[in-house]
Amino acid sequence: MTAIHGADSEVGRLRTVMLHRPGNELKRLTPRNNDKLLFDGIPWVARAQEEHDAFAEALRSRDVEVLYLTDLLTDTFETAEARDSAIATALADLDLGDTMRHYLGGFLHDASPSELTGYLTAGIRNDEVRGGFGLVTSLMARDDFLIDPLPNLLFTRDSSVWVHDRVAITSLAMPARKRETQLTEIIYSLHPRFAGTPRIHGHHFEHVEGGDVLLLAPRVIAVGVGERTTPAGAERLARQVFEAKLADTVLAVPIAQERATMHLDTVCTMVDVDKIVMYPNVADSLMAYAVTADGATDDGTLILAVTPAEPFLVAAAKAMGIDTLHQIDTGLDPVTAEREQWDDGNNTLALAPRVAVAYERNDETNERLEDAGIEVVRIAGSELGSGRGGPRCMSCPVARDPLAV
Ligand SMILES: NC(=[NH2+])NCCC[C@H](N)C(=O)O
Repeated sequence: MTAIHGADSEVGRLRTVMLHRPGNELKRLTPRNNDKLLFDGIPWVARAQEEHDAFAEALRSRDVEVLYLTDLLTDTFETAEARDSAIATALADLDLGDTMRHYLGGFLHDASPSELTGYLTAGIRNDEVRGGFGLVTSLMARDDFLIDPLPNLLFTRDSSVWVHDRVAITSLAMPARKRETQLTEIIYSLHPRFAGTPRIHGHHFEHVEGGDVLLLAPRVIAVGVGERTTPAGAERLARQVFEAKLADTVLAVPIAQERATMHLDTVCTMVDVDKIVMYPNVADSLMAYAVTADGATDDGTLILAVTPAEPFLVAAAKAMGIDTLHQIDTGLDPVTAEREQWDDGNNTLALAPRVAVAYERNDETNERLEDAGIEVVRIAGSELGSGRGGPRCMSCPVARDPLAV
């Protein structure tokens, strides 16, 4: 059976989503490594799992099929090809040295599919394999990781993103997250469910993270350019979506290179075909460069036309062919807005037009959404939020009903 996958908007009825239930990788966080691993605190893991289970249940109760990244990975590890490839990429790190690489290779090859998934997500610490394995293990600190843990795997929106019927394996900018796409690459290449799925982008390309990619309308894509997605990444994505005829306009949207606005979806997300929840403190200054395809050179390279920057909401409405893209503000005043933006008040996951999942803590933003006619499905996120990501970051929509008719 071939499943139909893909998404042409952020709001079409959600059918299938990929999540990652937080696991042992979160138990690797300590006060000494949490900054480097991009967490703002040390989450209480059991509670984070409960919150995540409730999130998944809220989705299932609305007939959304929930796929777990680790289940898909474990399925693919039933084949030797997938195991060999995952082990080889995980061990390519030059810090390991041949002796340790050889030892770990044997150890991982002996592991069962689910154990292998565990090692590749939670990582392996030096002191977990100590004892006679050579110079590297003797000289490295006990708490150094031979294979890094991936606590940000939770944010499945960043490591892959669907654009129409194609999946993009992204190219993650932060060292702590690079290995995540080794896993999404394996799933989309080798899991039977995804066999033959056409692809764009890839982890060897310029940096693009899924949290920066906003499918504003079936033929209009906004791409945040800031701490994660680079200008060259946005250009690469534009070329690919034009070549594959997936969009007519790509809006490149510069965002401040700061932690609070690491991705475009920390500032705004779509909640209806013409409504966007947006951080008001940046709304007026957010600009967009509209990129379109303008013929090709003799050797077939697309020529990209770029308009001068315009206010984002104006450029977006124009590209979407609507009069106004209505803005719903985060918070009631600038201070609440700043607090609720930080707590991912803008980071909603639409289940259908005018139905969105949001963190319950952001009272004022949620009220404003409801005043604007949006049904808010509230979830708890006290622990999940410590990684600075909300419902949208924690979900990769794999299938949505198309908006285009
Ligand atoms: N799409 C998003 N906003 N993702 C949030 C990712 C949070 C993660 N801790 C990071 O810093 O990368």
